[in-house]
Amino acid sequence: MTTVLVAAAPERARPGSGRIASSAGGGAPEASSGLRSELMALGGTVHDGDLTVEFRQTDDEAELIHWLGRAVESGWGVVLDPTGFTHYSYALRDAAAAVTEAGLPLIEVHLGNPGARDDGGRSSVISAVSTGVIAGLGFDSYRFAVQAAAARVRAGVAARA
Ligand SMILES: O=C1C[C@@](O)(C(=O)O)C[C@@H](O)[C@@H]1O
Repeated sequence: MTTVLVAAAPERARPGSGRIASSAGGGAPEASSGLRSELMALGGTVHDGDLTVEFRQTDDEAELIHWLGRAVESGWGVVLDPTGFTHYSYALRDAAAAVTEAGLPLIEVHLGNPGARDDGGRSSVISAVSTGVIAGLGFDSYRFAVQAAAARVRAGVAARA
């Protein structure tokens, strides 16, 4: 059994979310407000063959950190959508680092493209400790990230490319 935890911060942790959706050449068209909620409405646990995907969303940074700790204890791969925590949360970064240091994959995802923000794109403090980053592809960011995490859990590798 392969388990991937999709842990997401909510829309409202996302400064200027409308701006990302509408910026020319910026976020993917799908990255409109509400998509993340739709995705999380899938909610709970989805089974697909040997793969179990757990979707969880919270506006509580401490809860996100707790979930990453559970992933380490349980041997789960992680897809982390840090939204507004992306640019400053060293607490979340440390929790993410614990996942990859445990030999488990942590894929950072963004529906939009942070590099295309009107403010020039602030950097992510998570990326340096994540296995990889998928951004700007709307819902496909999640799809590809889950695939990447599951493949790495199955292969027992979390190494960066
Ligand atoms: O909150 C967000 C949303 C975001 O994570 C995205 O998915 O487009 C991109 C981040 O730069 C921003 O802070």
